[in-house]
Amino acid sequence: MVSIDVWNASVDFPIFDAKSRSLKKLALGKVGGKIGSEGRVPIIEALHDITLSLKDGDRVGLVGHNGAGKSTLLRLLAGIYEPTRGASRIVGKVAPVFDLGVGMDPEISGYENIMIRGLFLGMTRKQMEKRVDDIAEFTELGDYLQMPLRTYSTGMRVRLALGVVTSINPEILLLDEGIGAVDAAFMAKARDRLKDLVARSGLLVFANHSDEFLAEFCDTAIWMDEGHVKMHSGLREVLTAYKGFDPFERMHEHDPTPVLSGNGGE
Ligand SMILES: Nc1ncnc2c1ncn2[C@@H]1O[C@H](COP(=O)(O)OP(=O)(O)OP(=O)(O)O)[C@@H](O)[C@H]1O
Repeated sequence: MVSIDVWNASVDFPIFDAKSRSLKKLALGKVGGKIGSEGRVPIIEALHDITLSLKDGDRVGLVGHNGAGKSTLLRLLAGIYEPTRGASRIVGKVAPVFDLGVGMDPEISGYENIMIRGLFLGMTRKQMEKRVDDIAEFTELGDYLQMPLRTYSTGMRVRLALGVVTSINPEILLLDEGIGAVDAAFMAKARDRLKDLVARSGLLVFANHSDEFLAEFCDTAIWMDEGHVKMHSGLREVLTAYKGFDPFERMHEHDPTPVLSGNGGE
């Protein structure tokens, strides 16, 4: 059984190359975690006193303004960051999908990159060998798969990366926004694969600014605000409180706007 528990966890980033004296103005800014400058080294408090208990079957959306702590929380849940204070326990294999380009090598072929990226996401070589034809077909990259990745356009790279990501069997799937720009027809195809991926994942946490996307994949949500969990409840309740209106009322039930790019929203 997979689960993630976090108890009173905080994550601080000490900034060794910033000047404390010039920080007063920044502290009044609207985005980002609190900047403390009491000591000699300024500290950004990205997460503050987080307590969470997530279990198998949870489908959690993560919302909040820029700098609210969503990506930092995902990294804490992935075990990439240790809490500066407090504790965390992760049971299960984590597939962190934060940046589609991570684990890709520009000098090797598309085929080789499929293998490498799959291994990075926790699959075995045997499992990837079984999937490689299906991924190749999905990407529609044809002979380009024999070419080094550096010859690909941005959209072609995204196709490859999405093909691999949506082929894995994750116990814990952590998705950050910014899945990227692909053309409309491919987007629809990727959406179906993403749906299947989420359905076979044990536990999902998904940071995204698109209500339609969140509604499609999540049933609960966490609202992050200045490094705190401001609300953790049903998706509709959280989105309504966060936005100040009920976005579900405006949503077309049968024709959700496909938004795969994470840069919209705010
Ligand atoms: N590596 C780092 N070093 C220093 N500060 C960081 C680092 N990563 C994040 N922060 C700070 O932590 C706070 C939370 O950032 P985080 O990236 O988690 O926010 P976010 O909610 O994901 O934002 P966005 O929606 O803009 O992606 C911000 O104040 C940011 O400046």
